[in-house]
Amino acid sequence: MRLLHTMLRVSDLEKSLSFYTNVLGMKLLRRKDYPEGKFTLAFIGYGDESDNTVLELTHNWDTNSYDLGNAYGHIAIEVEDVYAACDSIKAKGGEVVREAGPMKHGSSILAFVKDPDGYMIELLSPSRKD
Ligand SMILES: C[C@@H](O)C(=O)SC[C@H](NC(=O)CC[C@H](N)C(=O)O)C(=O)NCC(=O)O
Ligand code: NI
Repeated sequence: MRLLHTMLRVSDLEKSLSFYTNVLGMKLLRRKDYPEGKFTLAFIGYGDESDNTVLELTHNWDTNSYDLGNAYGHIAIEVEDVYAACDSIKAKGGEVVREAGPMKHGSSILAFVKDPDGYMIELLSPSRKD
């Protein structure tokens, strides 16, 4: 068995695709409309689904906002340098909501970025210890 994807419902698919591809450097792997269900699925990630766990963005055509609640935590992305990644994300218009620095009560350097729907994305480097 292996992890295939995490599904996130998004309110504006084009805005989300622009963020994940232009700001976070992911690739749009495939996209399909389901007119009978009035939704679109878009799979994005850093490599083919055969070798990578990816994100499945679900766009319900009739829903333009979601309540994320208080249970969702984050998805994590590995970057070579968390400080440099934050600079790059900010320069591309991304929202860094927790600046790079040592994790509270730990030692790993991390940062958090919000996606267009408010989903949190953690940035970690290969040298993380926690
Ligand atoms: C392709 C596979 O990875 C899926 O997750 S598709 C599953 C399908 N998704 C939807 O219907 C998305 C739209 C829906 N309105 C939503 O917001 O979840 C699904 O959940 N099908 C249910 C079923 O019983 O087949
Ligand atoms: Ni799925």
